[in-house]
Amino acid sequence: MAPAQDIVIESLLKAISRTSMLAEGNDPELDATLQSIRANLGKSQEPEVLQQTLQTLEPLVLKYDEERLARAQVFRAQLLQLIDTVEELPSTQFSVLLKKELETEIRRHWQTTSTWPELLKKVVQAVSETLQNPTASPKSKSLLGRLFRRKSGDEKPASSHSEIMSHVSHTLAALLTNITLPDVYRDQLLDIQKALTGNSDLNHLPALLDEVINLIMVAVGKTQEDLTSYLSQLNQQLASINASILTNYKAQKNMSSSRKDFSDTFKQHVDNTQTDVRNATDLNSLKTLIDERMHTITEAMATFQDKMHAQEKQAAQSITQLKNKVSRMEQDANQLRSNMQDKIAQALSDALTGLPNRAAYQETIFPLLTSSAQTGSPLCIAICDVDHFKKINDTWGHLAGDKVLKLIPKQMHSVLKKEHLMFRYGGEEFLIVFPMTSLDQAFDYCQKVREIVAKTPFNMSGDPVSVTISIGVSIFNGKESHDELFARTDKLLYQAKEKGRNTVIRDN
Ligand SMILES: Nc1nc2c(ncn2[C@@H]2O[C@H](COP(=O)(O)OP(=O)(O)OP(=O)(O)O)[C@@H](O)[C@H]2O)c(=O)[nH]1
Repeated sequence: MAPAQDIVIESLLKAISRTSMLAEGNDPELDATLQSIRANLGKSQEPEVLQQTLQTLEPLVLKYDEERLARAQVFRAQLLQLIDTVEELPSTQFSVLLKKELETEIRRHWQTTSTWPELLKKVVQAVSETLQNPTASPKSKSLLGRLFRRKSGDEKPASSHSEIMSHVSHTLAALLTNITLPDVYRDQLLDIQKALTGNSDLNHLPALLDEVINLIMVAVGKTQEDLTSYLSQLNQQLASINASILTNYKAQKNMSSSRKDFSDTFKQHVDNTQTDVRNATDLNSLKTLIDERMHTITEAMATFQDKMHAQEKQAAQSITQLKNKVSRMEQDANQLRSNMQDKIAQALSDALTGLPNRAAYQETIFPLLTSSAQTGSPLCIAICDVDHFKKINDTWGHLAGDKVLKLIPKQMHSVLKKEHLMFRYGGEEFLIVFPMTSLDQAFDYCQKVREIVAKTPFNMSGDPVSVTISIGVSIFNGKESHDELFARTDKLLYQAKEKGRNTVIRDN
């Protein structure tokens, strides 16, 4: 094989091996296959190995596609059901336009998992708004409407907002059973499902919805869509690369058989000439004979050279194509890597405040606890909760509440150091992690945080309003679990609330 082709195949194998690592960590069966593919590629550079790679990947890609479709179908059905549930409520009704718009959006996007969070947000927001603005007179359902409800069974229409809220919450909880999440999110998932199934208050919905969307983004960001399209792309690229390699092999084979044909013909001509020379009787006929033979040999050589040129040109072209394919494959893999990074970053940040969210906290705290337990370096956490936040919402509205939630962390940041990590843990709850910080120091910082928030005048419809926070702060004892540390800190926060709020309580 030509050295240029060797180099291309070697870099191709490297590219396959490197890019296949991207797909790992999503499914044990797929992981095992990818590992064995890499092991095989390391051992051999034969085109047959590439073919086997294709054959192994293909059913997995198909399986992923089927699973993704089934999940998307459940998702679509649940969203449509949510709309139906609201429609069945006697005193609420979507505007015809809004309902149509939502259904069109669902129809357009249900198969694209990356749009799920946005889709879910739209539907649930529309549901919340519709619930908050009941129609004056109870509506009567048309016969067609009753006949063609999407829901099966003979459920009674929901009779109150709390009942409908519990429908909405149950639908969200059911959605969560439909996503696959890494193990570290298990507790969070259970917490949210529990909170959802016990929720009948519309005001709790935005916070719960945020958490559901975050989890869906974690699930969607890490898996399915990108991975599936990446795998099918990889599959196609491998197939076309494989075809190029086989063409190259054929061209190589043709070249060597052409060479052999030529040398056989050449040898035959020389043999014939020798025999004829030996048998020649006079000089003139010998001259004519040699002229003829030389002519034949020159023609054969010209034909051979033309053939070789054509084959070399073809081989060079197919090597260039191969190089282009490999570099395209690398570009695709880089694109996928950066898409995945974007999605993960998106999934780890809170949309309202831009702070890292609860999922990000989970990813951060566990390694810090392990390292603190190993090195003995002090680690503190603080739970900060806005005081009487419900009253702020009730008095000035949710939008004003949102403004407060955005401004508070900005003020908090202004007195913290950059190594202190802040998260929006839930609705009006913020967490601060203090790595390599003693409890005394962490307590001092918490006091500064509390003071700066209390001093900030929050502008509510033109009036300055004071908002305060309460904080519980404690130090990791090196042995306890995260949940124990968290529960202990939460208790301190509770004591701060009990003491009259705008207070920091620390471990003894
Ligand atoms: N505006 C707004 N409100 C939110 C958000 N997340 C949660 N909430 C609201 O925050 C309020 C929290 O209320 P509670 O848990 O009763 O506590 P509180 O009123 O702050 O009272 P204390 O904590 O006891 O001082 C609820 O009314 C939630 O609806 C959000 O993202 N935006």
